[in-house]
Amino acid sequence: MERWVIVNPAAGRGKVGRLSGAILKAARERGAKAFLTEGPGHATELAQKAPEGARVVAVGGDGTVHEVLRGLAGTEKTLGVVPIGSGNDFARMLGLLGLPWPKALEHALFAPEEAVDLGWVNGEPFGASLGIGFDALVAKKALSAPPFLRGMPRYLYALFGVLRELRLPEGRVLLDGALVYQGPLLLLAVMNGPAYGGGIPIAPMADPRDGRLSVVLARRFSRLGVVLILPRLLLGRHLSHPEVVALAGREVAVDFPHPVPAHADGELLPEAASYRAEVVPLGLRVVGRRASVKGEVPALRPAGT
Ligand SMILES: Nc1ncnc2c1ncn2[C@@H]1O[C@H](COP(=O)(O)OP(=O)(O)OP(=O)(O)O)[C@@H](O)[C@H]1O
Repeated sequence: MERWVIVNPAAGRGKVGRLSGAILKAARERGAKAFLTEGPGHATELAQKAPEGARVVAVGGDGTVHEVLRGLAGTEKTLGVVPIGSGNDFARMLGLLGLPWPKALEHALFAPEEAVDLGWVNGEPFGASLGIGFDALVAKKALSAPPFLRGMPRYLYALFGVLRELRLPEGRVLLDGALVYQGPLLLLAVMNGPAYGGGIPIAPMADPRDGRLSVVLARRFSRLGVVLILPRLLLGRHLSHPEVVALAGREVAVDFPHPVPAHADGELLPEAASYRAEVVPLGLRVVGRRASVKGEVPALRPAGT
């Protein structure tokens, strides 16, 4: 089996860049082909070039994982992850957080594979999350924040910028073909894993192996209502709010009167007025923590095996 390691030096606010020499070396010593990405989109091209049946390891955050996923979804290739990004929700979903990178690399290269559900939206795959509406608007706004703002201040700048101009679009939501909501819609989260945005537990009940997408609707919210629910959201206690509805199904469709931003695994999608999402049960081969003995990382293997 061929093993490819794709390293995004821009991930983790420069951390991956600082480690990249050591990561490429370690990967090559273990018989893998290792590559540094040269810019956005490159990881997808590389993953597409990996031969059928290969194991392709993404080194970075959710953006890197998403780009690699775009290159291998729907094939017989297996996705591994070494999570060193600022958002690692896909790795969190697979139980992969907390390993130092050499162990995470060892695991991604040699641990047994397993399968998780794979999401698709408007022809684009997603591994952990799809967010439509408010959270994507905040992500979009953050792109235009002044460059000196980083991390949390950048996020708060974007959050309050979006809140100031908040106008809820009318959404029409269908789940497995049945109309489940029509009215003002703050956001729609369509989740394979429990968290997005770097650990925000928007769908604590989501299970990436149940063959279904977990759907959270935040319906009619005022500006103050948004501010008040944020602490509850961070604790995963928002589902009891009367304007929050949790559902699950295999196909989700939402229509708006005008284009509304959306993100897949934190990466902004082409803006659309209609989104159609579906799940392929156990449609993605991954290297998670389930198939290996709990808490154990397989021993080092000699290069070339
Ligand atoms: N060589 C490169 N130079 C600059 N950007 C790159 C390069 N290779 C990939 N990228 C881009 O880096 C972005 C961030 O990657 P990723 O999300 O994995 O890291 P992160 O630390 O979690 O970042 P962020 O918090 O910005 O999402 C991706 O959207 C990807 O397109």
